[in-house]
Amino acid sequence: MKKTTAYAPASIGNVSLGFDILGAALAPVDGSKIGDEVEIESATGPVLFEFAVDGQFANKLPTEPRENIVFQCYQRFIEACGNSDAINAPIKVTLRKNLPIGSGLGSSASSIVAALVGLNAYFDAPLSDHQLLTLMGEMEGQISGSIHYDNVAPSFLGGITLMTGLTESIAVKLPVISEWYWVICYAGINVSTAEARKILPASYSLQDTLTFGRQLAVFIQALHTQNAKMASAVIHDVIAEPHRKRLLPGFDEARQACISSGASAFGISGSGPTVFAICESLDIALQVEKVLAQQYIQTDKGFTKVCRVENQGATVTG
Ligand SMILES: Nc1ncnc2c1ncn2[C@@H]1O[C@H](COP(=O)(O)OP(=O)(O)O)[C@@H](O)[C@H]1O
Ligand SMILES: N[C@@H](CCOP(=O)(O)O)C(=O)O
Repeated sequence: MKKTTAYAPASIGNVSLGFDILGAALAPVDGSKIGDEVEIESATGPVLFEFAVDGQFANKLPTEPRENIVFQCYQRFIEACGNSDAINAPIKVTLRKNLPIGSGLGSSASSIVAALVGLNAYFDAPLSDHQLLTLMGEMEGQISGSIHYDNVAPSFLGGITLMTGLTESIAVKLPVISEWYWVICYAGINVSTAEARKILPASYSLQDTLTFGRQLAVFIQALHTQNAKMASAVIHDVIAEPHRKRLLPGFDEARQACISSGASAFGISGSGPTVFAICESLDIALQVEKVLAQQYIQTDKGFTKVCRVENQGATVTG
């Protein structure tokens, strides 16, 4: 029996200073995985697509399989392959939903990336990486209301990625500051990305626009010159955080506590409620993790993790 399994890591959209333009893939330092998995195996038919879900957050998914983004990925994958005979074989697809939904950890992106990487590997790579990434952005846009690549690109390619806005080269990988630990804390409540996008203003002041451009340029220069202090000094969100933080109980207090505990930067992961703190040593990261667990988690679904940037991105694991 033919079988393929794909894994796609969670990601931090925006990295605070780069709304829709920067994203970072995550790998917990304890060696565990943080991301969804999709398993594809041959089936006997007569239907072409059988679907099952399991994993910790499976019960939070839409009950109608057609509403699951993985099913929609399959439909678009087949279309993109020109409905060729080579992919008209019955399959059973199982989504292992390990990421909470509406968490700010790129949960839908992780399902999308794992599904498309898995399907492409199972059917012997009919689509190029560029075609896959284009499709991933389209699927993410279907869920959140507008196409943004800052979760799908890092989850697919790994590393810290910069979205170029160019059709031919959608995303590029940036250098990573290797000493940084990224502490994440999911509060255990849900924030819909689509709703969190709707509350943002349609236009911004000249001052905010200049700050946004300057910080992004300085951050990228600092990554290329491995200047950790300069990079963390410009991690401030002038686009989304001022409007979104009211959706996040205890956000300002959590930031204050993390900075007092030695974190170099703090911000919202994606559209929240997850927050992230950048720390320059493991000792600081463990202290910050403790503070976040005590102060920011709201329900028994919440969790913290100390991570590094996942450099590899999505992988075919079996
Ligand atoms: N496989 C899937 N993973 C996550 N969300 C899914 C999936 N399939 C469908 N959905 C729906 O997509 C929406 C995802 O919400 P969103 O706030 O964008 O989550 P996230 O920010 O965690 O990606 C929810 O309405 C959810 O029910
Ligand atoms: N750039 C997007 C990122 C959304 O990330 P998610 O993990 O909350 O889906 C935004 O900020 O809207």
